[in-house]
Amino acid sequence: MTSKVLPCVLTIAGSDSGGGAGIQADIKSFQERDVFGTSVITAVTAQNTTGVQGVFPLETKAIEQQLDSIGEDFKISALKTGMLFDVSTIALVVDAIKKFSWENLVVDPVMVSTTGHILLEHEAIETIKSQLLPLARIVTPNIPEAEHLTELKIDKDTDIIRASEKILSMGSHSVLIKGGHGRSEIAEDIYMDQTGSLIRLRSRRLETTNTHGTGCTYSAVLAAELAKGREMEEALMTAKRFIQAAIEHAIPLGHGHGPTYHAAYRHHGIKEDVRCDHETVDLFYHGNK
Ligand SMILES: Nc1ncnc2c1ncn2[C@@H]1O[C@H](COP(=O)(O)OP(=O)(O)O)[C@@H](O)[C@H]1O
Ligand SMILES: Cc1ncc(COP(=O)(O)O)c(N)n1
Repeated sequence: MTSKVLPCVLTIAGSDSGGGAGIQADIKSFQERDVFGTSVITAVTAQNTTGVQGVFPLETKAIEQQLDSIGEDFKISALKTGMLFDVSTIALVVDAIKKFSWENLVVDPVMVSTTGHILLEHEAIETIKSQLLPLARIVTPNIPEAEHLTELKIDKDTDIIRASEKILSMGSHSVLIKGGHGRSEIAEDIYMDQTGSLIRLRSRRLETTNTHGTGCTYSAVLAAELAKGREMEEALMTAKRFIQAAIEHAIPLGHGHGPTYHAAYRHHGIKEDVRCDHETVDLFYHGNK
């Protein structure tokens, strides 16, 4: 029997009892992408497809010990953060990332659930900006999250570019602003990095309400691909294809916003491929250029 060495990936996020988002979505996605998933749970949510019925943050000691248990034993090749809930949790996570020299950090700045429940206390937004983003290889806000991070109103394409530049100025190596919340026929995600390289990832917008956990799933696949040593562009394309298939083949479960189907890409692939267009932007701020 040959033994296979899988890269280890860590998710630091909240538990979703409904299984569509949070830790549960991340572990399913890691498994689908053939990496070994580990987890640090920051909070337990009582949640289903209709909403979040309760949020129970874990005590500091419980989070700190989970971080140490992972850091002292595993070689983590990439990690992602999701629901961090408050300032003290972010501080613990930042300390652990530095202490264990974890690289390939994907920050999904989860703030509010699709169903409108607060998953990050307001004052913690500043801590994410000042403490966590400087450590990130990529940060993946949706449009409302990008607005909170930048305090800019995002309506048009040029607003997305401005917001991306502002987020890059906070120290993240790159940013992907996701277009799931738009209304156009194309679901377009825009990637930008410190060199001014811009990539538009485009897929057909699918008519559905089963989008619970899309952002969690997307960032988990990104982390998995980076753990395997894939270049950023390839990792982004895989994540976009994976989420397109997962939404397209979502299984209607529950009475509200249903979850996506994490095994869909493996079983079905995707019908139409994702488009990927490149541009270069002259960054108006002079970050790490
Ligand atoms: N209806 C949809 N059709 C196709 N792609 C979608 C749809 N909704 C979301 N996506 C894609 O899912 C990913 C997650 O985006 P988004 O829903 O904006 O994140 P979040 O879950 O953080 O709000 C992005 O790649 C986005 O383009
Ligand atoms: C524990 C947890 N983490 C993240 C989300 C965001 O997912 P969504 O935006 O699809 O509600 C969530 N609802 N619950």
